[in-house]
Amino acid sequence: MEEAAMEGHVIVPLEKLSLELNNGGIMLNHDKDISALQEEISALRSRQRHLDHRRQEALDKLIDLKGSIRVFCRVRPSISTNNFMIKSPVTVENEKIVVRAVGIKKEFSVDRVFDQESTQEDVFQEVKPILRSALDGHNVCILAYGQTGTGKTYTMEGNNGKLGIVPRAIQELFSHASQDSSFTYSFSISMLEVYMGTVRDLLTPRQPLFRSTECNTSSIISILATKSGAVEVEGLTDIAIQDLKKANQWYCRGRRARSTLTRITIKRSSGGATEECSKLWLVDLGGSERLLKTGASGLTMDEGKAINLSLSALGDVIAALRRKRSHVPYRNSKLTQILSDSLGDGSKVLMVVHISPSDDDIGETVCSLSFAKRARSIESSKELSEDIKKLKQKRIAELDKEICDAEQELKDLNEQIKRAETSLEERKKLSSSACQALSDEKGSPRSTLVVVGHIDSAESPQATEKTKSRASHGSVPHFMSPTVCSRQRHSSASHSATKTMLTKSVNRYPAAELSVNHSFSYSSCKNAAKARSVAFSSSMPKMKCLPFKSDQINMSNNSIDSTAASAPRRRESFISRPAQRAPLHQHRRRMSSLTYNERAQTVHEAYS
Ligand SMILES: Nc1ncnc2c1ncn2[C@@H]1O[C@H](COP(=O)(O)OP(=O)(O)OP(=O)(O)O)[C@@H](O)[C@H]1O
Repeated sequence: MEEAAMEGHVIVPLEKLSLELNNGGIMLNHDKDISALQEEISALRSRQRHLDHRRQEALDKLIDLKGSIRVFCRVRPSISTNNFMIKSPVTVENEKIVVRAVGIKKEFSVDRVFDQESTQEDVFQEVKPILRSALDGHNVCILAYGQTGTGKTYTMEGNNGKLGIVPRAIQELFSHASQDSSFTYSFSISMLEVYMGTVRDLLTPRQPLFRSTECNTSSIISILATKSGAVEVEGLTDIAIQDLKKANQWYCRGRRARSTLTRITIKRSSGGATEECSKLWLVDLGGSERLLKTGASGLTMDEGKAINLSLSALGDVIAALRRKRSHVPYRNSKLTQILSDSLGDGSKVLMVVHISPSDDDIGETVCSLSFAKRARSIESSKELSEDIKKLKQKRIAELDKEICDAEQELKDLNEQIKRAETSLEERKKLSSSACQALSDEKGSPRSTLVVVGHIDSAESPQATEKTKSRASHGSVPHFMSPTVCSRQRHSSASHSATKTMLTKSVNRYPAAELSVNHSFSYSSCKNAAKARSVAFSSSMPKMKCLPFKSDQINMSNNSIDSTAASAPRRRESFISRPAQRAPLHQHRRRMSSLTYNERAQTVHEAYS
């Protein structure tokens, strides 16, 4: 090998590549690996689709069992410093809210209660499954309801680094999209406010901050219902959000209004399948307090009336949906019109009713809890027996586990797919860089790729005799002697320069590997392959080369006999005489047009 290197050749030991006869040529094993990897990826993807379908079914069952309209209640911590010793009239007992006033005790049931100690994370954990539903293609609506100052904005937006539902939801969407390799997701954001019966676009450029009846005409938009029942808010700015940072920037920009409706449109597609589109509405409703109590007048009074009107329309719609009424009064307010395709059939609704623990707010607290009771009146009026409740809980736990297991398995599958895809990419790059290098070689008269096979002495008697005698005489065969050309070049080039050049040459074949104990001999001189050398060409769709030796070709399975690798071998370098060399293209054409037997015979003759 050293000798060959001194001669201007680089012998690259290529240990792992196996060659196979294929369509009259030899296929590098990379091609074989590529198709095996592609098959593996497609099998993993199919398993992923199947599993994701099962997970979705389990999630739908779970949400149906829990109720597609769910009502939670969150109690704000006491913020008064004076009455910390005074017992709050609001307590949480057995997942029920109990309100006590002089001589009165009222109990309210909801789907989940968050007491004063509950954290933003506790709330978000309950919200997560419904977000998954939005990613699966369902329209989802999460609403924060309650008296002013009870924590609606805190729950939805958060403050002081304690992120609320909206920023966490956005984060969750992007995180899921980056992990789920079976679908491609895209998100866009719109934000609006329903103010005094008109819809205002909160993301219009240079939208002024106003709270008067004057309205920027560009922000007055209309609501249209499409034939399919989908709702379009005509002219509403919809911004594509590519990443979490951009999403948060737009959200921060739009959340200037007191009651904000944030819409995130989710589009997902897989392969050639049609794109699915769903909406996630995150709504911070206006304060629900009674106007008489606030003593409002003038514009504030009008604003309050408008808010109350839309909240009562929302209550009517939710109650009608809960009772499965044939008529749902969506048209009674702009708010319910906008949300109509995200409150009804196939949608998931979550309402978080906020209450104050303060004695002063007891009247408003009872009103808010009555609203919650009305929204879930079907279930609260139909008390389930203990046995049924237990069965329901058991089924919910089973479905939870099923979803959890499927998600874990999907995560593992995703990892496997990513690994396989990385390998595939590497193999493809390898193949194309080898092809490119070979193509360069073909185009350059000064550099010809010569692949030298190891001649197995046991398999080639003639060759054995020749090599034995050469070895015993310590001389090289005539065709291995340097030509005049190469001698001139070598005398003029320094050894270090040659080394640099060779290093570069090797780098151009970063992972070229040959098995069956073959090696590449890369020659930079004009001399090229002799007939018995194996020439590669990248101009063919698959890398093809001529066979090595007739007796190395296993005629029964059309592959090079790789068992020869275990036999003792010697390595030879060849520099062919230009006069004896057939041009590569002629050589290839002639050989590839022969049958295997003829090819084998030709090679055999070349050696003899
Ligand atoms: N669960 C909570 N934990 C800690 N602080 C809270 C919580 N809920 C509300 N607060 C605090 O109470 C105050 C009022 O909350 P917030 O502004 O969210 O009420 P709101 O219902 O949105 O009022 P408005 O109707 O005026 O928008 C804020 O200072 C907020 O940080």
